[in-house]
Amino acid sequence: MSHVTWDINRGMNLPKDAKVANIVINKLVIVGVGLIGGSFALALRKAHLAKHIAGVGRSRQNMHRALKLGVIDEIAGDLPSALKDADIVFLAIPVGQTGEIMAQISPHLEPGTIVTDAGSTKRDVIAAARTHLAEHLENFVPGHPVAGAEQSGAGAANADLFRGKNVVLTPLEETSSEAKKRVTELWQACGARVSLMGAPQHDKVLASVSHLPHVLAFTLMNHISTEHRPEDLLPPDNLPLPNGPLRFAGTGFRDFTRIAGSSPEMWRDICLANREALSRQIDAFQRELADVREMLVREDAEALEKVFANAREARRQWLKSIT
Ligand SMILES: NC(=O)c1ccc[n+]([C@@H]2O[C@H](COP(=O)([O-])OP(=O)(O)OC[C@H]3O[C@@H](n4cnc5c(N)ncnc54)[C@H](O)[C@@H]3O)[C@@H](O)[C@H]2O)c1
Ligand SMILES: O=C(O)C(=O)C[C@]1(C(=O)O)C=C[C@@H](O)C=C1
Repeated sequence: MSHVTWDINRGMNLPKDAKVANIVINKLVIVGVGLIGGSFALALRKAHLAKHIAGVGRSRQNMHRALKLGVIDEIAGDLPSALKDADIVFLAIPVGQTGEIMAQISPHLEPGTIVTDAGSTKRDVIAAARTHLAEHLENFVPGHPVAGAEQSGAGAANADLFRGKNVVLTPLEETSSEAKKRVTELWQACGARVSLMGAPQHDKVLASVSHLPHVLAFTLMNHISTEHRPEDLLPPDNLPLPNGPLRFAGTGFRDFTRIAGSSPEMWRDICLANREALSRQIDAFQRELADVREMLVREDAEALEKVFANAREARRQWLKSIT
C-alpha cells in the first residue's frame, strides 16, 4: 500500500442528523479508559453518537474516576457481559497488552461487533490480531489517532482531543469496507481527519516524527538527571549560590522535554514494538549529531548555520501546512 492511499475525508465530512443517525452506537465498549479511550468516549458522547458506554479497566481507582466524570456509564464486571450486544469495541491499552486482551475478548465477540484500536504502532497490533482475532478480521480496523498529551488516565480525557487532528487507519485485506466506513465516520464525528496507510509505512513514518522525539526527550532528561547528584540538580532556593542546572532551565528546555512527562509503560511498549524502524532513526540521528559535533570542532560556522537554517525552514513549512 502506498503512503496515503486515499483521502477518506474528501466530501465525507459528517453531515447533519440523517447520516449521524446511521452511525449511532447502542453500546460502545472501551478497553483501557485512559487519556485516549476516555477522550474517544467523551467525543462520541458530545456528538450524541454513543448511547451506552461500558468501560473495561485494570485500575479500580481510574475506573471509578471515569464513572464519576461521566466518561463511561458502567464499569463492566466481566468481559462476556461487557461484550454482549456491543457494536464497537475500542482498545486503548498500552500496545504490549494488545495480544492478551484480544485473546480474552475473542471468544465473546458477537458476529457484528467491530473492533478497533488506538495503538501507536500498527505492525505488532496487526500481528496480534492475526493470532488472536483470526475469526474476526473482517470486523477489525486497526487505527491510530495522532493526537495526545503527556498526561495519562481518565482524568486527562478531553472531548476535543482529536479535533482537527490526523487519525491513521491501517486496515487489513480482510477488513470489510463496512467496518472501515463505520470507524472512519466515528473518527470524523470526533472532528478528526482520517487517512489510510499500510502498517509498515505507518510504523516507519511514526518512528521519525513521534517515537524518535520521545526517545530524545526521555534520554535528555535522563542524561541531565544522572549527570548530577540530586542535591546539585535542583538545589533549594535558599542556597547562596544555587547552581543546579535545572534551576536555570527555561522555556526552551520545558518545550523540548514536555513529552518526557509521558507514560513510561506506554513508551516502553511503543519503542519495543517498533524497535527496528526506531533503531534506524536513532542511527541516522546519531550520524547527524556527530556531523554537528565535527562542525563545532572545525569551527565551521557556515556549515553549522546551514544546518540550523535548513531545520528552521523545514519547521516553518510544516507549521504553515498545519495552520
Ligand atoms: N498518549 C498519547 O499521546 C497517545 C496518542 C495516540 C495513541 N496512543 C495509544 O493509545 C493507547 C492508550 O494510551 P493512553 O495515552 O490513553 O494511556 P493511558 O495510560 O492514559 O490509558 C491506558 C489505560 O489502559 C488501562 N490498561 C492497561 N492495561 C490494561 C489491561 N490489560 N486491561 C484493561 N485496561 C488496561 C490502564 O489502567 C489505563 O487506564 C496506547 O496504545 C497508546 O500507544 C497514545
Ligand atoms: O502531544 C503529545 O504529548 C504526544 O506525545 C502525542 C503523540 C505524538 O505526537 O507523538 C504521542 C504518541 C501518539 O501515538 C500520538 C501522538
